[in-house]
Amino acid sequence: MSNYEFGIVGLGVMGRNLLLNMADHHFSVVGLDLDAEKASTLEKEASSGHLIKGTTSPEEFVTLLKKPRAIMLLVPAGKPVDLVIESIMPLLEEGDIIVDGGNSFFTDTDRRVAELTEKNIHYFGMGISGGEKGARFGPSMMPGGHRESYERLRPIFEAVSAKVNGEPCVAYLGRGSAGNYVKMVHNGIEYAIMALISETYDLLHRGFGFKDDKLQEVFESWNNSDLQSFLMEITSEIFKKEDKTTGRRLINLISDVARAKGTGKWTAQNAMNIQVPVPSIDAAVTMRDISKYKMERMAASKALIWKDNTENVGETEIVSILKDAFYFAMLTVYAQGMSQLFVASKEYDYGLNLEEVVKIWRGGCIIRAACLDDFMHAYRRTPNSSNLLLDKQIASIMQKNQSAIRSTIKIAVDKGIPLAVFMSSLSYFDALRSETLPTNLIQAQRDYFGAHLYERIDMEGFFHTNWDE
Ligand SMILES: NC(=O)C1=CN([C@@H]2O[C@H](COP(=O)(O)OP(=O)(O)OC[C@H]3O[C@@H](n4cnc5c(N)ncnc54)[C@H](OP(=O)(O)O)[C@@H]3O)[C@@H](O)[C@H]2O)C=CC1
Ligand SMILES: O=C(CO)[C@H](O)[C@H](O)COP(=O)(O)O
Repeated sequence: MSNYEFGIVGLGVMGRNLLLNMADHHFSVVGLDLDAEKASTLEKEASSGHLIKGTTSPEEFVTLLKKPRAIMLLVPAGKPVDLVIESIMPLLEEGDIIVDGGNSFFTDTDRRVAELTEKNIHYFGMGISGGEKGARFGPSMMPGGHRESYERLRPIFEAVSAKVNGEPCVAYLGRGSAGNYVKMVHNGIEYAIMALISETYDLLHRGFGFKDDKLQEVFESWNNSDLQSFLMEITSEIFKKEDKTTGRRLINLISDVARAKGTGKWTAQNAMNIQVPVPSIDAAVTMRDISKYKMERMAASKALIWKDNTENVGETEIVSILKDAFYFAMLTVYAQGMSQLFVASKEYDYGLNLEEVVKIWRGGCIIRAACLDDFMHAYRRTPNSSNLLLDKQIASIMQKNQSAIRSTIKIAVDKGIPLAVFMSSLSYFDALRSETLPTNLIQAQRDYFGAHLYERIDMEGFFHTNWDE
């Protein structure tokens, strides 16, 4: 039978769950993986009556699919994507569609689009967020590229995506590699918010002696407020979890050396390439990197000493100001990511609709949060906004919470607890609201040592001065 509607290559965390999700929605689906066990368990996992098949044979996989074929790749980004394409290409026919659902680097997608378009294969990138549960029960999906191909597959994606107020968390985002680019920035925001939560944990735990139950309560109560978000919700769950072997809270048994697959670093690197400041994301990547220097940190913790000299700050007071500081910092993180998308859309001609981006992030994805509704309304008020912090309503929240972040940072400095992402967020805010910055001095220095010229505020043109004359 060759009438399966959709095929996925890669039956790992994402591929297996997305296929099961599609089967639940009565699509006939087939999965390909080199691992025979993954291919065979797929059929056992599906509910009875669903048309779902797993195979290790690329030939069988391709033969089973209805023409023109629709194939999604959910294999690790990089070389594996090229290897899969190479292996199935000889079996495909003109008009078939390949969707890369993984976290591919956006320029790789541009290259693959160019190579496959020549062979009349439609290729597009679609970022998917929501992890294992999202893929299984409703992710947020960020497609870009070949519009007609997306439209053909739209009913499947809309059916399996998360829904907010009945609306699917998937929408065509823009040309070329727009889908992968938006997912990359989504992950940069994810890194920074995770870092903000871990810095909060550090200040409360190391700085104020909060134990697991108390931390759990704080995160849970914040999740029941305007700080509601998926990351806050899972953090509160994490503090409850007991280790089965020792009976201790698992969080205290986990190594502090953080791993990363690289999407946060790509976001920061590309932001620098297109000259968009995203200091909170930069700091989040840096703090994961510093966590790797365990030996140096162990040595320095003994050699480089600071004695806590905090004035009396009570538990209720710190939780209250930290909550407002968190809200402030979280908004600057989203604002930075969205301003990167604003510039990237022009730079790469994506034609992004930023209201649509925040709208499909409201459900299913890792960075879903109550504040995305506010952003959606902000873009509705000003569709071409270059920075969310300029929106009147967002600005009023920033205004209300700025003294809290200043106080929080002072306390952390006095305690010697690193709040790199909070600090970067505040510096971003302070730089943004500075009509003049000290960069006139940098211009003078560049001209002094390298005759790089400078511009003046009172005359047109470029100037050079012999500074040591
Ligand atoms: N996990 C997550 O939360 C999320 C992941 N992503 C992205 O989705 C993509 C997939 O991630 P994930 O599912 O977690 O990864 P996994 O490693 O869990 O799964 C990848 C699967 O692809 C298989 N595979 C690799 N090469 C081939 C090949 N040539 N032919 C057939 N199958 C192959 C692997 O098989 P084997 O193990 O036998 O090599 C494995 O089963 C990645 O780009 C990831 O960054 C996106 C959002 C969330
Ligand atoms: O895309 C994701 C979620 O949106 C993945 O979980 C991502 O791979 C996590 O990134 P890292 O391993 O670098 O922390």
